Amino acid sequence: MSLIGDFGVDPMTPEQFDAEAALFGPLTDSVRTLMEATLMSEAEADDVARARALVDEAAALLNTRRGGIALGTRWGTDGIRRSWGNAVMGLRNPVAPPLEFTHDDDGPSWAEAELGGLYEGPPGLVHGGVVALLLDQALGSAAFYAGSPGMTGTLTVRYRQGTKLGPVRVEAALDRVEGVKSFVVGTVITPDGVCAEAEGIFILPREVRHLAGELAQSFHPGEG
Ligand SMILES: CCCCCCCC(=O)SCCNC(=O)CCNC(=O)[C@H](O)C(C)(C)COP(=O)(O)OP(=O)(O)OC[C@H]1O[C@@H](n2cnc3c(N)ncnc32)[C@H](O)[C@@H]1OP(=O)(O)O
Repeated sequence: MSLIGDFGVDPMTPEQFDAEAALFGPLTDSVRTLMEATLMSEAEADDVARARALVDEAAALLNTRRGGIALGTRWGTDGIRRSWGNAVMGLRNPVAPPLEFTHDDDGPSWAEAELGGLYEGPPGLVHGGVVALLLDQALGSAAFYAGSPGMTGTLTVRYRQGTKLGPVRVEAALDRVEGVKSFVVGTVITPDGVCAEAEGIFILPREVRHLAGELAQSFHPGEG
């Protein structure tokens, strides 16, 4: 698996990205609302059946023209890459909460999100795998922002207390770099305090190590 992906695809201009974001961003938000409604609806059976037919019609409409199985990484003529399919922050991925990271110049980054019932594990709590998912992205992003991009080699999560559904903050920062390995730490915090802590080792795969500098410059905050 390549960290870069999609070589051979023509880079898109910022204007093309803006147009796509304007078209599909609101659709993604609407689908997210639909997913929440699907989970929580107590509508009458007839209304549920009608909603299903409408959803099927919408899916058929969108599928009249479509790509393969995933969006992949899209490069811009500005040298910035966008991963709009990313499961945590992707602009076109309704599964993403989404998390939008802000970061300091030297890497520490943070994001806040409201996690509703779509992310439930134990009753009223965020699924542990989702907590790990958010931390994986946060730590990986912090490594990128710090100029040491890599893939997750190892992620260790300590769950200190249940993470209640609701407002969640994720923070991460680069601890140190040893050769090609970036050691990153992070936390998930709610109004109850720190719920989970993580340590991760992020490694730039050997086949793209020669592109380290280019990759470190290519990350677009908030877009994966
Ligand atoms: C912007 C995006 C942010 C990212 C957030 C999301 C992150 C993700 O989801 S990434 C997807 C999940 N991760 C993966 O799929 C990774 C799969 N694994 C791999 O691709 C490879 O095994 C990879 C890249 C981790 C290492 O392979 P490779 O580049 O061949 O490493 P290699 O040259 O053998 O080893 C380099 C060093 O790393 C160490 N190392 C290798 N694998 C691991 C590991 N899994 N954990 C810890 N250390 C490791 C080696 O011991 C070696 O250490 P040293 O330099 O001290 O001798």
